[in-house]
Amino acid sequence: MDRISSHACFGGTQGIYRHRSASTGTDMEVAVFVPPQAADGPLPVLTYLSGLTCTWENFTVKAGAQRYAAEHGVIIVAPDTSPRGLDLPGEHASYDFGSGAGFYVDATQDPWKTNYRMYSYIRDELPGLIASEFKIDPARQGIFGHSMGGHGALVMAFRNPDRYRSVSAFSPIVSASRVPWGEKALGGYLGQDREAWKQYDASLLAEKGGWKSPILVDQGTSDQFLEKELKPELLEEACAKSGTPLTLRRQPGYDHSYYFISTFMGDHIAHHAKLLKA
Ligand SMILES: N[C@@H](CCC(=O)N[C@@H](CS)C(=O)NCC(=O)O)C(=O)O
Repeated sequence: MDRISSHACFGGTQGIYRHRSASTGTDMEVAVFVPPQAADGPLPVLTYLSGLTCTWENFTVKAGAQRYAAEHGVIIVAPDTSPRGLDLPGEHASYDFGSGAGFYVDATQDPWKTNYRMYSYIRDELPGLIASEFKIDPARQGIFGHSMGGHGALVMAFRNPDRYRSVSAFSPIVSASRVPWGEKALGGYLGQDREAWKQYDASLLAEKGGWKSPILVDQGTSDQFLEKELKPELLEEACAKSGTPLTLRRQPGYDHSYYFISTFMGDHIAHHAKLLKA
C-alpha cells in the first residue's frame, strides 16, 4: 500500500492509502485510523462501509470516529464504495448504481463481473492487506456501516459469523432484495434471477439465524429514505423470528446525514469495543 497522506489525530494517525486490488482489477483507496495504543501491541479492527455516493472521505472527515477509536484503542478501516477509474457503459450515469454504488456484492453480470467484486474485496483482500501492514489481531474484527454500507456490514457479518465478532449499522438498507435501490443494484450486478439476490439480503439472512452477538442499529425517524428504501421493521421481524439479538433505536428527528451518524458514533464504537475486547 502506498501512503497518500497522513495526519496526527487524537494522539494517533489518520492515514490514506492507495493499493492495487486483485479483486477489482483497479487501484483502490482506503482510510486507516491507527490509535495511540498501537505502540503496545496488536489491536482490534473495525471496518466501516459507506453509503451511496461516498468514498473513504465522507466518513473520515465527518463522522467524528477518531476521538472514540483513540479512546477505545481500535483501528478503523474505511474503504471506498466501488472500483474507480473505469468507464464501463452507464457506470457513472446514476448515483445509485455503478461508481459509488458497488453494494458490496460480487457481480456476476457483464460488464460488471470483472471489476465490481466489492464483497470479495471487503471480506478477503482488504483484511489481508491490513493485517500485513498494521499490527492487528485478526481474531478481533468488527464491521459497521451506513445505508448501503449498513446493508454491506450486516450481510458481511451474517454470512461470516466466524470472521466478525461485532456488527452495527446506521440507517441500513435492511432488505436489499425488497426495495428500489436494492432491486436496481442486485438486478444489474446479479441478473434478474431473484434467488441469487437472497445471499445479499440482510433480513433474509437474519431470519435464518446464526448470528449470536448483540447488534446495534440506529435509525433516524426523519430520514427521507426510511419508508421506501430502509424499512427497519423487516430486520426487526426477521431477528425476532430467529432470536437474533437486535437493538434497533429509532432516533426522533434525525435524518440520513452525517449529522445523525456523528451524533451516535460514540455509542457504536463503544458497542464494538466491548464485544471485541471481551
Ligand atoms: N445523492 C442522493 C442521496 C445520497 C445519499 O444520501 N448518500 C448518503 C449515503 S446513502 C451519504 O452518506 N451521502 C454523502 C454524505 O452525506 O456525505 C440523493 O440526492 O438522493
